[in-house]
Amino acid sequence: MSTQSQTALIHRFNGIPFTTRSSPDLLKSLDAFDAREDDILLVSYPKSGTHWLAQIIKQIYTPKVTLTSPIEFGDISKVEELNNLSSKRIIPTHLDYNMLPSNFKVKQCKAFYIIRNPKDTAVSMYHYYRDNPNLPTIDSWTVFLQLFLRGDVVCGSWFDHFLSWEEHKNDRNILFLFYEDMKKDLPTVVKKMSVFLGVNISDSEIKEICEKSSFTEMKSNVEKENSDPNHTVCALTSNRKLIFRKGAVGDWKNHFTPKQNKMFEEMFNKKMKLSELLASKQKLSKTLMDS
Ligand SMILES: Nc1ncnc2c1ncn2[C@@H]1O[C@H](COP(=O)(O)OS(=O)(=O)O)[C@@H](OP(=O)(O)O)[C@H]1O
Repeated sequence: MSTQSQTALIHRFNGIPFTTRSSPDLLKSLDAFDAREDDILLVSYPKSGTHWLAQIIKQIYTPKVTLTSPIEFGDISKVEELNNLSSKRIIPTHLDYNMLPSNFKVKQCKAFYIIRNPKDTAVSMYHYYRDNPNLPTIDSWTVFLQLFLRGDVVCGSWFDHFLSWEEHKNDRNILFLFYEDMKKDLPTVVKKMSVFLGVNISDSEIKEICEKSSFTEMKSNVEKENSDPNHTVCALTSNRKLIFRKGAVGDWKNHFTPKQNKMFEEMFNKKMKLSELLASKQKLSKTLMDS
């Protein structure tokens, strides 16, 4: 990554790298954000399946909801813009738990946290960096992986992000979802989501939601959505075409060398030792080993 491009496109807030799409003034003001009790948060580390989840949530609700761009993207006027929305708000965010505006915590807003095998997340993010002019230039996969493991990428360390949210895994208002489970059995995950949201949906509605949320369907709709001015995006670029790359489980195997895999797993095991919530750790380890 060249120092010059990194300086131009990235700034740090609380030690975490953000793109210039997140203004320091906005990030500074976030903690005072006026959350509403019926806000729904869609939380993820980048490249974990945020758009997929958003597509499903929008369909679960039949009354009007507004999917906003991430709460941390924009300038200070973003707060006002969100305050002025009269409809129910679905708010995506890549913020870690510590940076989440405290009013969401006080009001115990419902939140989904989607997690994906971090090796696949790293590969997805690498391609996103490589093809996205709004992000610093990356010289190679090897260089990117080092940055990823150091947490020197947008939104910081995958491990810190995950661990900050994992502590709250058993909170009543937070539902953890695995990308890999969605790939394996989407109808069951959609059902679980609807129960969590308190929305009744029939089996045929679930089937329709799954069809409309398939990777192929979402990828082919991307052109149409790009031209819709009311369609807000939750990505680090407004070019949605870059989002729908492969949508696969296990693509990491096409990128990691055995040495890189060993290094990654050592780091994973070391960091996860810090976590006390074993159930989630075991599930994640299984995801890592199986996919
Ligand atoms: N419907 C569906 N099914 C399966 N996979 C899907 C789907 N929609 C998006 N994706 C994949 O999710 C990856 C993008 O993650 P995010 O949406 O979190 O990206 S972002 O951080 O908001 O930019 C990105 O992963 P990769 O393909 O591995 O790069 C997308 O392809």
